[in-house]
Formats: sequence, structure tokens, C-alpha cells
Amino acid sequence: MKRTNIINGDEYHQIPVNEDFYEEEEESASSSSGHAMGGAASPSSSSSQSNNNFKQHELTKTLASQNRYDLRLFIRLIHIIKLLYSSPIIPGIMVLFLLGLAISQTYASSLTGKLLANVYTYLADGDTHSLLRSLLFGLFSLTLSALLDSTIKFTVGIIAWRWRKTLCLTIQNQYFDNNLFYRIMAFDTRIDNPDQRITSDIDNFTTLMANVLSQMITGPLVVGYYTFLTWRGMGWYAPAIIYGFFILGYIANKFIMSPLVSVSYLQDKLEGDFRYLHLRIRTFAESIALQSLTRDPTVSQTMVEEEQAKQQFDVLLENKKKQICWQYGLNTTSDLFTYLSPLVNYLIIAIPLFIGTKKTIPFADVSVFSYNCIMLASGFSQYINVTANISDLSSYIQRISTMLEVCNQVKQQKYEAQQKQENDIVSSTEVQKQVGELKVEPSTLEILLKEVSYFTPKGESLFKNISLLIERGSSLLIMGPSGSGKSSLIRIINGLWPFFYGKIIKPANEQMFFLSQQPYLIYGSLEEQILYPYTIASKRISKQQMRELFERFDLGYLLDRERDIIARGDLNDLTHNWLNALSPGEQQLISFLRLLYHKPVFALMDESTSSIPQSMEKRVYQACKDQGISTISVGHRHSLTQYHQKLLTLDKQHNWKLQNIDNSSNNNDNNKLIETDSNNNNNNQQSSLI
Ligand SMILES: Nc1ncnc2c1ncn2[C@@H]1O[C@H](COP(=O)(O)OP(=O)(O)OP(=O)(O)O)[C@@H](O)[C@H]1O
Repeated sequence: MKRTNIINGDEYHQIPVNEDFYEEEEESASSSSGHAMGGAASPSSSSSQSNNNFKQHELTKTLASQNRYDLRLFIRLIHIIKLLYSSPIIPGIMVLFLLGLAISQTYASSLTGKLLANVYTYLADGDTHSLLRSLLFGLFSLTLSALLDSTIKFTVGIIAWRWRKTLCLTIQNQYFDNNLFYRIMAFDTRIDNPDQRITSDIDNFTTLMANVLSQMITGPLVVGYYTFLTWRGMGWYAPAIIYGFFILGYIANKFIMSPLVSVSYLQDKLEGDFRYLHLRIRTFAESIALQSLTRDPTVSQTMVEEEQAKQQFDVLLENKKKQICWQYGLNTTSDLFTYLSPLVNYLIIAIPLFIGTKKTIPFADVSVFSYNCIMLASGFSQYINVTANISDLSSYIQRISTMLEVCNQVKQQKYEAQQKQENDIVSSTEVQKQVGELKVEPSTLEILLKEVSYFTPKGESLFKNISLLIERGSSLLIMGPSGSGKSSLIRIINGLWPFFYGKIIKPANEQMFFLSQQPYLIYGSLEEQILYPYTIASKRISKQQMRELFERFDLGYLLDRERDIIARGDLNDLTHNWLNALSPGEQQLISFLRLLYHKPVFALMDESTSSIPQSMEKRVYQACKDQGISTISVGHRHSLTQYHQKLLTLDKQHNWKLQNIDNSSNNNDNNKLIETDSNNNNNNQQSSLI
């Protein structure tokens, strides 16, 4: 965290912001297409994301220089391996098992070498009896090799499965801990497409890594064993030449690997961005289709989304082309060394003839020597293949490591901020003024804001010195023009945004409930919608209770619909599509039923009645009142004033005004407003009273 000046010349001149925010702003703009939320999905942020998606040419250079085949990559790999072996017994046993299989396979393959030598000799001698015996022996050794080979592949699959489980759960645990996913998506700019990292990147990484591990285990065994055999059969020069040949191959590959790692890393990111663009089209299919209907058919222009998809796909294809070219270079060097190795082998076998130490080499020796050389070369080829895999692997290592690192850092930042708050509060009342303190007091049944000044995540000041007390049984309406900061205040109160100074005291979390304009419906039955954020594993609602609840807002027909779905056995509809199958008004009413079921002391509602008619709005607020739920509402409708006792008005000039609403008149238009408190920016008057 660094502290950045955001307002000149007053006491709020510093606010903690993400250190990398400004430095990475340009990059983040392009890379943040995966940040679905962008501060509770602000429309402005999403449009800037899409515009910036196409600046990826410049981004290529930045990312290419950041992600290379170097020591940092190696350190990151070690860190991931430590995680994979955090509970080492089972994975350790599996690696030992793999080692045992690799030793057995090396031994079985050496039997095949002997078999070949014998078969050549018996064929030359015409010894059919011995030949038959050798063939039977071959049947045994080759079957054993085949079985060992498939068992190795099976073990590799299981190791990959276990690693995926460990890594995915580790990241997911952090990601869901304390709403970290929100902080990463809303305020942090370093992680593009976190969903892709958790789902496909981890899967690809663990599968590839397990294969590399198997090659790394079998490679040294084969190399060690056949080094010994070639040395014994032909002398020191034979393994030395093969070693030199493959070291040359490794160096050639290394030169191509480094740029390929960067290109592959970028490719994964671009694939994620492209997929995200299509995901947005899926999510907003109806709005996009409706907008496209309004276009003038005489103006020939492709759809904006199509145009964006094309542009993004162009960038992706261009990088893919680069990746294919570098891959071609890498494959060429790998294949050259693999294909040339038999020639090198025969050259090695023929060296005694060239230097005159031998006149002939017996046929059986040739077959044994060449088999041993080929096996030694194949041991090295495994390393060369590993280097080819490492380019893909490195890209996944970078993506998974950044995810782990950012999760840790964001978590740590929160922890440090908390620590700092505690220390500051104890050490100095002066500092206390400059640090936001969000205190959950389980014993309290009121929400208190004391001289709260708050900001956007970008550090823009919204309002200063707001003081408020909302007691149990009272209610507050927050009004003001769009973008003035109403929702932001709700985010500050519920703790999603830490960008404030002053003091907020609120009751325990279970006493507070939040309703947004776009309700969140989970995959699940209607009962599960109501129980959310609890599950049916912890609570159940009887059928009669459900009926009574739904009838409160005339929604009983939804229960009938669900019954029909169950009767049809169409479980798929039941489990996943309530969000698409309900109108926005129905969705908002369901979230109110959820609220009534949970009966918190306070309900924070952000335009949560915007899609329901005023007559129903009245019933909803009456139901809250009957249940003793105090409402803090954000809204634009004047009709809302009649359901609240206090009105906080915010304006674009950052002035705020707190008024009591006198609802004694029956006529809603005649509600009197009595000002109790305000902050006018022009005279910078500060609130004095709660
Ligand atoms: N994640 C974010 N990062 C930076 N700025 C943001 C973010 N979210 C909101 N803002 C900005 O903060 C300001 C206040 O936004 P807020 O959502 O609180 O407005 P609002 O009064 O609730 O508007 P509306 O009535 O349209 O919902 C706006 O200028 C908005 O652009």
C-alpha cells in the first residue's frame, strides 16, 4: 500500500490505495476484462474494459518482458511444489511408487535389449529351439513393459488429479475467504480472468506437471543405467559423445524457450479475455439483441459486439501465430536432435573401425550397442521433450503463482490495515481521525456513522463528515442524483469498501441484510433461494411456511410452477434457471421474501424496489415494518419518503443534508422535511450532531 495525495489542501489528503494501481493502470485497463465486478459492476468500468481490450499490442511487450524463463519462474515453481506437498505423505508415496515403476520399466526394457541380441544370434545360427525360448521370454518381457507403461500413465493421472484437488482447493479457500474475490475483482488489477486460472489453468498445469514429473523420474534412471552399459560395452567416449550431443540440443532449445514462455503466457491471457467477451454476450444476450433491433437497417454496420469480438480475436490470432512460429522452432531443434541420434549412435559404434582399433564388429554386439545408445539417447530425449513442455508449463506457473501471490497480498493488506487501525486507535486520537474504523458490536442494535468521509476505490472524495444514527425501528432514505455516491455509502456501511475515514459502529453481521437492485438468485429450488446465504443442509422451511411466505406478495403461483417442474422430472430447470425464468420484479420480490424469512434488524436496500409497482412497494415496506425490520433505502422515487423517517440527500457537489420526514399528513406529496444536519462544501461547515 502506498498513500497518494488525492485532495489538495485539506486534512483528507491521503488515502491508502493499491500500490500497483497507478503504475499498472494502463496495463490493468487492458487486462481487466476479466474483472466482472469492477466495484459492484459499475457500467463505466465495464465500458472502459472493453475499449481497452484492444490495446493489447503494447501489452504484449510489457507482458513478454515480465514473464520469461528465468530464476523467478523457478522460485515460483518451488513455491507451488511446496504447496502441493504441504501434506506430503500420500503424494510422496505416489512419487515413490512412480519411481518403483520407472525402475522396473528400465529393467524390463534392458531385458528387451538382451532379447534382441539373442534373437539375432539364434537366427544367424539357425538354432530354432533357443530361438523359440527367446521368443517366449520376449513375450514375458514385452508384456511386462506394456503393463508397466500403462500403470505409469495411470499413476501420473492420479497424481495430476490429487495435485489439482490440492491446488484448486487452496486457491478457492483463499478466494472465498472474507470476500477476497470481491476485493481482487473490484480493486485489484493484477489478475485477469481469475475464473480461467482456477478452472482450466490449474487443470492444464497439474496434468502437464505430472507428465513432466514422470519424465523427470524415468529420465535419470534410463540415462544412468544406459550410461553404465554404453561405457562398459564401448568405453568412455560413447556416453561422452551422446552427452555432448544432447547438451548442444538443450542449449539450442533454451534460446527458443525464453521468448516462447512469454508468448504462451500472453496467449493464455488472450484466450481468457476472448472467452470473457463471449461470456458477457451470453449474460447480456437479451439487452444486446434488443439494442441491435433498434439499429437502422439501411446503415450497413456490423454489431458492436461482433466488431469487438473480431478485434479481440485478431489480437489473439496474431499472438497465436507467433506462438506457432516459436513452437515450430522449438519442435525443429527437438526433432532434429531426436532424429539425428541413431546416426550419431552408428557413428559411435563405428569409431573403433575408423581409428583402426578393431577390424570388424560382431553382429550381436552391433545390436546390443545400438540398443544401449538408443536407450541412452531416448533418456536425454525425454529431457528435450520436457523443455518443450516447459514453455506451456511456465505460462501456467506464472498465472497460478500470480493468483496465489495476489490473494496473499490482498489478504495481508487487509490484515495489516486492521492491525494498523487497532494500533492507531490505541496510540493517538489524532490519528484516529484519519483512519476509518469499522466496528462490529454484537451488543448494539443501531448503526452509527461518526464523521465519516468516504472515497471511491480510485481515491476520489465523495462526501465528508457524515454523522448519522439509525436506531432499531427507525429508517433512513438516501436520495441523490446518479453517481452522487449513494450506493458507495451502502458499500462503506456494509464493509465492502474500506475507503473511508471516521468511525462506523454496527450490529453483528447476521442482524444486517443487503438487497441490491439486481437480486442474486442462486442455482437451486425456491426454498434454497429463500434460505440463501444458508443452505438446506443447515435449515429447512416447511411447505406451509413457504406457501404463506409466497402468498404475502401474491407469488404462490411460483410454488405451483416449481411443483410442476418437479412432477415433470425436469430437474435441470429447477436447479439452474430461476434467474432467467423470473421477471426482474419477481426476482426483487423473492429477495424481499428472503429478507422477511431472515428477519434481520436492519435491511440495506439499494434501489431494490425499482422493478416493482408502487402498490407492491407499499406492501413490501409495510411487511418490513410489521416484522420490525429497520430499512435503509437508496432510491429515486419520491414515493419512498412515506416509508422512512429520515432523509439523507446527497448532491453532485458533494453536499449532504439530513432531514427528518414528517409523515403525519396522509398525502404523500405533503410530507414535511425538517433539516437536522448538513454539510455544505462551500463553507465547509461540519456536522456537529448525531
Ligand atoms: N469500483 C469503482 N471504482 C471507481 N469509482 C467508482 C467505482 N464504483 C463507483 N464509482 C464511482 O463512485 C461514484 C459514486 O458511485 P455510486 O455507485 O455510489 O453512485 P450512486 O449515487 O449509487 O448512483 P446510481 O443512482 O446511479 O446508482 C460514481 O462517480 C462512480 O462512477
